[in-house]
Amino acid sequence: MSSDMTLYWGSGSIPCWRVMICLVEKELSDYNSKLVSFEKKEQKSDEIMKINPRGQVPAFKHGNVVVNESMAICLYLENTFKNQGTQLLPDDPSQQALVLQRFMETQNIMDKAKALFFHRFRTKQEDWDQVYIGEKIKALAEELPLWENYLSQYGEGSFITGKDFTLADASLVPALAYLMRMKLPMKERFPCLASYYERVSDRPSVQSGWPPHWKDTPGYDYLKDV
Ligand SMILES: N[C@@H](CCC(=O)N[C@@H](CS)C(=O)NCC(=O)O)C(=O)O
Repeated sequence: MSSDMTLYWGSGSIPCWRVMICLVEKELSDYNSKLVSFEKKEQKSDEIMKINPRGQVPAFKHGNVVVNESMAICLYLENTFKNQGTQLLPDDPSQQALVLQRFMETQNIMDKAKALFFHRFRTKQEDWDQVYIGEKIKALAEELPLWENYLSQYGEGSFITGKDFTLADASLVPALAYLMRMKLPMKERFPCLASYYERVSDRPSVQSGWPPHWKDTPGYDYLKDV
């Protein structure tokens, strides 16, 4: 039962999206969904500050249980509803270690992409620091081949840790969507990632969390040279 769950989320937030994917995968789709406006700074409202004193989303409540860090929420959902919906964390210790490793490792993609995005987005174009931008593009250009290589070990139709969709995929797909929104030439540069992305992004859980404002806005060409 998920009617006693509330998720505060923001459009375009990758941490929120990974939680939304897990909620749907765990058959908990009828949670109370509260979309907050970053423009209006609603994440700093009393209602959210009471739950998450950082004034950030995701902010998540299940009955009296509060968990806010997105990866902690995903793990909480999997542990609490282990036998419901998609099993997102395998029982086998070595496979579990791999899933946890890849799940946490997706943060590397986001840290590098966000550094670039926020510098360009928040700075006037005439003040862009081209050295900094060059370093961040290089960092991403070095990060993504690792993921291309992880995927290339498995056959067509696989997920990031093998034959099953797991926590690692719930975190990787939104990160790739973020790169695509910044016009990464994924198909040309990373063919395994591109075919994975095309397939997995059609999954209903992924579609359910697609940032509403992305559907009618074009994105940014910040990664076209990676
Ligand atoms: N480590 C946190 C990051 C949360 C986070 O950075 N949330 C952003 C949206 S992606 C936010 O609420 N930003 C608004 C703010 O900081 O005021 C998680 O994974 O849940």
